[in-house]
Amino acid sequence: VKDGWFKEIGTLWPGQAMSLEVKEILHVEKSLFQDVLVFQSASYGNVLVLDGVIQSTERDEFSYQEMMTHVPMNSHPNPKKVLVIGGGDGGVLREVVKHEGVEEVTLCEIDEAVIRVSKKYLPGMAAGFEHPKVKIHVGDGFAFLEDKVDSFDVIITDSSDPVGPAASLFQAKFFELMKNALHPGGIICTQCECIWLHMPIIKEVMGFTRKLFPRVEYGFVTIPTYPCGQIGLMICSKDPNAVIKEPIRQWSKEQETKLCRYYNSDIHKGCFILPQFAKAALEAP
Ligand SMILES: NCCCN[C@H]1CC[C@H](N)CC1
Repeated sequence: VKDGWFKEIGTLWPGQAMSLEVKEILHVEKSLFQDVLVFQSASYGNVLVLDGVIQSTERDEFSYQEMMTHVPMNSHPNPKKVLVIGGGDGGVLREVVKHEGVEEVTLCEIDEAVIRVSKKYLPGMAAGFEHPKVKIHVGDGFAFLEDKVDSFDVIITDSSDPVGPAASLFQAKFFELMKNALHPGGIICTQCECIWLHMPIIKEVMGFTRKLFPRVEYGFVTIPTYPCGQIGLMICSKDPNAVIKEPIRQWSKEQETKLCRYYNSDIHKGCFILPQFAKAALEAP
């Protein structure tokens, strides 16, 4: 932080840096896995930063957390057992438990510091931890999945970027583990980077997921504080007849308004409509 501004300089977005004005630095820590910073920003509420990369801000986190959750959940006929890999700020958990039919959601986060810091400084997201249906496991998602077979209806990998602790979560092996851990008809949703910055990563993930799953779709959400204001979701289903591009379950209009500020059944469909350059790049074999 310099002259009262935080600048998000990163190797995955060369030559650009999102900046946020800092009102007060709330927490600085070197955890077992990464540098943890929380500051109160001038215009985006409290901000969680890991290894210099913005993870969540109070003002706009809802867009990403809602889409990462409700696009896969409303693409599954009856999700009961849900797993979240990463997601230590609690935002995805908060969204998962909005689905009445869910019986149990397990969160596997590698760094306990993220959970601890979220509870203290991001209460709006950490609210997700309090729910009776929630089970917390602190550990590496890779190791957690090694012995899980036919266990979950939906797996959401709410990860940071493929640099640092989350690098292994972008490899084919991890997607094989998620596939084995799914029940028949199961669906996964992973954070899959930005069409303006990371087409090579997206293409690579698309390449091996298409070999592993009969149905694969890439959608995106707009979120001001992520690089280029846009982040992607890779949605894969073991069901060859899965629709994905339209919700097969949806709340009533009034429920939608009550439960969500970004997601609705129209934006569920809209998120898969890609600009020409991305469509062409992802359709090319
Ligand atoms: N719940 C926190 C989500 C973290 N998602 C990522 C954070 C870093 C960004 N460059 C990409 C999304």
